[in-house]
This record gives sequence, structure tokens and C-alpha cells, in this order.
Amino acid sequence: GSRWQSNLKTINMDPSYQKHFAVADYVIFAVLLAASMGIGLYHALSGGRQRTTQEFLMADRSMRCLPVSLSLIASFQSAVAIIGVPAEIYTHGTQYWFIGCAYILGLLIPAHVFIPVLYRLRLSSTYQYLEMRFSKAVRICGTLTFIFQTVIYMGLCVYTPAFALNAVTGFELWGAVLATGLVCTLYTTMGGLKAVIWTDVFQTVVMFAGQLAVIVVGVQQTGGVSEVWRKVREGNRISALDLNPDPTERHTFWTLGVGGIFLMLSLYGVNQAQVQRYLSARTEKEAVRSCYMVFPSLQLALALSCVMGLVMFARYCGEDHSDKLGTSSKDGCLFSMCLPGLPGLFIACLFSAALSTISSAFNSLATVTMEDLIKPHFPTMTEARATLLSKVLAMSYGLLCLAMAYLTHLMGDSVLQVALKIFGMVGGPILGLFCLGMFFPWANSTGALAGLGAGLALAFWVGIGSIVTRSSSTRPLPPCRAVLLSDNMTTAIHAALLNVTLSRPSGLKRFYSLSYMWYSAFNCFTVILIGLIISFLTGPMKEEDVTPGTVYPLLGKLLCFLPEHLKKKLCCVTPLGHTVSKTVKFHYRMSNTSETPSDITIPAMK
Ligand SMILES: O=C(O)CCCC[C@@H]1SC[C@@H]2NC(=O)N[C@@H]21
Ligand code: NA
Repeated sequence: GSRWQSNLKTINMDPSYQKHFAVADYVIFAVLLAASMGIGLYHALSGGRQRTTQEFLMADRSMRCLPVSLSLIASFQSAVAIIGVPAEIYTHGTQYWFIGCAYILGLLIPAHVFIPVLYRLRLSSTYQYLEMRFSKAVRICGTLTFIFQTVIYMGLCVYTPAFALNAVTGFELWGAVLATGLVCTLYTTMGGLKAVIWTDVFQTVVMFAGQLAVIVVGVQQTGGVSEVWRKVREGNRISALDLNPDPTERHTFWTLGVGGIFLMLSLYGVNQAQVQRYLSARTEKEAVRSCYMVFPSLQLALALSCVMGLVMFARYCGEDHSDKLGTSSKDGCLFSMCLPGLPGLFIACLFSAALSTISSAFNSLATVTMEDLIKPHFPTMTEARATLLSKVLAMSYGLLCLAMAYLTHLMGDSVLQVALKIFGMVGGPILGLFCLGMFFPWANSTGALAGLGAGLALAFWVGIGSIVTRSSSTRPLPPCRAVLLSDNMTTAIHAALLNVTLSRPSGLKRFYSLSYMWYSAFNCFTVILIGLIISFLTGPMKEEDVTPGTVYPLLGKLLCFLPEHLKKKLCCVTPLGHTVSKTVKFHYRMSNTSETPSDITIPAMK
């Protein structure tokens, strides 16, 4: 909001930043855009020249695990994380780093549960699963929910880098937004998923290089690693393991390490952008391997962002920024601190992060719109026309996202918090829908629809409630001891203020102050609970009615220690008991069409 702008303006009144943006920086920015365009053009003119939707949307299902894994990182590492995570560390300390613990199960479960089920069904859109398991209506609702989430998130990702850049350096705002949006729309429209994946690879490398450079320069300017460490310790930015079980406590080991698992499952397990990458891998093994390879890169990205926050703290805590570190301006303020000495490289890092996320979002939006909303109604559409329409969709989503970009600056404070809230409020219910389908064979489509509706309603009630009552923001740590030491009175007052725990919120207020890191888990369980209750009330599905291959034998896996005969009796609900022969040939009736059953081969869960 305006406070953000005003604070940022004050930070950089001195014209040095304008000077900072010498020609070199514009050149680096232009080179980045040109390189991305080049890769897009290459894929538009090579291979099958993007003539079929299989190539345009699924990269001919020919990708190897390395580019897929780097592209998986890029999808959800945008300028939001590049600015938002260091700002989080600068203001609140390193508690957020514990989200790294969520990456273990957050990637193992997608690799061994979601990928096997979704890959073997050879889908293009992850929401086709919902039609095979439930009904067409559930698929449409899932697709629309995903589109809603992605359009808002994309707006945030376009606006964040452009706005921070403009506010700090006077760089033309809408020029940057338009340049980013147009270049991204063009190479995504021309080169399809292949171009998006290979530009993601290039942009992820630039992103890591940029973050590393900022850290190195920052350490040098602060006077070495030991100096940084001393200042960071002094400002008590190294957070201890916080095992506080209170769910309204914003960041603790539980909200980040456990709540974060559900956030990761909603992104790396069922989100269209990621599933599309798994499905573009040449074999299921390559897809699983790419998921494993995400783990070290994601930890590296998290470490770089957190260290950058610590270095910035050490670098600037001596100077009095306390007045500018108001809750909402900290992102922009921090960003301005990264600039001295290497603005061009940091800008390239920022826009690489943004471009790689936006292009993934465009492409996944075009894919689901094509596969879920258009193709089913025009089954006779020719490949050429379908591919052309996909390109028109990518373009129109690009323009829509520029419009959304304007809305996002109306959102609350820290951009990281806004992004994580969106994922929790909308991604959580979608995760619940897939879990309901995969782990509970009794669930039927009425239950699924009711569950999704209830989950979204509750999610928005909590989410909007927390914004309206501003109960989710927690008090930042003191800017740093160096500033406070100057005046003992300030120290005393500040310490007193910080120690006073806000009056314990009660009832509804407490409900609104649920940590946003629990939104994914909370909404996921709501969908499953309501979905099961309604399914049982309206007549649970029978085993033979469930489309084989759409249920994960959770019971069978959990009870894997039981002897066969006992397991057979106990988990009779799993249609794909692993004892079934290697490839199961059977007829199954598509839930929504009267056409004659078609043969499909689904290898049984091993
Ligand atoms: O950077 C963004 O655009 C989104 C913010 C981070 C999203 C989540 S946080 C956990 C996981 N790790 C990442 O690097 N991204 C996702
Ligand atoms: Na990105």
C-alpha cells in the first residue's frame, strides 16, 4: 500500500541508486530477457515445431530428470521468495529455516504416492484424475479452483519484482511489468513446455548465481564472516528450535516442519504445474528421480535466501533503519540493501526467479483450460486448431496476469506471507480432494464436491478473518541491539513491549489467529472429513465401481507387515492389491460417457 511506497522512497532519497542503475544494469536485464526469448524461439523452430498439443503441452513426454528437477524448483521459487525470505529472516530470525524439515516428507510422499498414481494414468491435466475417480463435475471444480489460485499467485509474482525495483531505483514500473509479461508470454506461447522447462533451467542457474553474489558482496562489505556471525548473534537472529505447540504461534517447528509438509504436498504432489513436469518425464523412474533431485536444490535455495537475510541484517543493523522496518516495507527495504555493488546481477536474479514461475503458471493454465474445459466439449477438434487455441490461451492468460499484477499491491504486508496464505487457502482444499480420492475408496463425487465446498468456505473464512482482524501479524524482533544500546530507556521500553504477550485472543479471534502455515493441513483435513461424512450419508462407493489405478493402497502399504491372507481380508477395499498380476487388463466404464468400455493396461501397484 501507500505506506510501502512512502517508506521505500525515503530509503533511497540519495540519487546514488539512480546512478547505480548505469547502462550495465539495463544491459544485464535486456540480456536476460533476450536469452529467454532465444530459448523459446529455438524450441518453436526445432523438434516437432510445436505442432501438436502432446509436444506443446507435454514436451512429447521426453524429458530427462535433470531439466525436469530444475524446472520443478523454478516453478515455486519466484521473486517472492528471493525478497520475502531474506526479509523474514531479517525481521524475525531464522525460525523460518525449519521449513526445510518439511521438504523431506514433502517430496518423499509425492515421489512414492502421487507420481505413481498420476503417471500411470498418463494424464495431461492432473484434474483428469478427478473425473476418473469421481465425476466430471468434480474435475471442473478442481480445474476452476486451480485457475483461481494460479491467476492470483501469478499476479503477485509479476508485480513483486517490478514494484520493488521501481520503488527502490526509479526503474520504470509498468515498463518492467510489461517487458517481463510480454517476453514471458511470447516464449511460452512459441516454445511450449519444452521452452518453459529449458528457460527454467537457465533462470534457476542465474537465480542461484545472483543470490550467491549478493551474499559474497554483503559479507565483504560487513567485514568478513566472523563479523557477520558476531552481529547476527548480537541481534539474536539465530532462532532456537521453537517447540511451542500453540497453533496460533506464527512460526514454530510444528507450523513450519509439519504444517509445511501439507504446503509442500499441495505444491509438489498435486499442483498442475509440477504434475505436468512429472508427466513430461520419459519414464516414471525419471519422474521419481527428478522429484528426489529437487530436495538438495530446494535446501540450497532456502539456505541462500536465509543466509542473505542474515548477511543483510549484519550489514545494516548498525544503521538506524528501525523507522523504515515497518511490517510492510521490510521486503522492499531489504531489497534496496541488496543493490549496492551489483544491482544488475541481483535484478537478473530477481527477474529470472519471476520469469520461471510466471511461465510455468501460464503454461499450466493453458494446459488445464485446454484439457479440462475445452477439449471435452470439442472432441472432434483438429490438432492444429487445438494447438493454436492453446497458444491463444497462453497469450490471454499473460494479459490477465498483468491485470492481476495491479491488484496484488493491495494485498497485505510481506509478499511471502501473502503467497503462503494463497497456497494454504486454495491449494490446501485441492490437496484434500486428491487425498480423499486416492486414500478413501468409499468417497463418492457428492462427498467430494461437498468437501471441496466446505474446505474452501472455511479456508476463506479463516484467511479473510485473519486479514481483517490483523491477528496474524506478530511483533518483529528489535531491529538490533546496536541501535538499542544507544539509549537505555529505549532498551527498557522495547524489552518491556516485546515481553508483554498480547492479550490472549479468545474464541473466534483465536480461530482467526491460526498460523497461516497450518492452513494447508487444516483445509485438507476439512475436505477429507466432510467428504467422507457426505459420502457415507449418500451411499459410499463400492470397490468394483472405483476406476482401477485411481486408488493408492494406503491400508495395504501401512499394514505391509501383515501376512497376505490377513491383509486380503482387512484391506479388501484396495482394488489394486499388489498381488494382482503385473499388468491388469480390464474394461472400465468412464463415469461420464456411455461409450463402450475401452481396454487399458494399468500396471498394479507393486
Ligand atoms: O517464491 C514463491 O513464489 C512462493 C514462496 C515459496 C513457496 C513455497 S515455500 C516452501 C516451498 N519451497 C520453495 O522454495 N517454494 C515453496
Ligand atoms: Na521461479
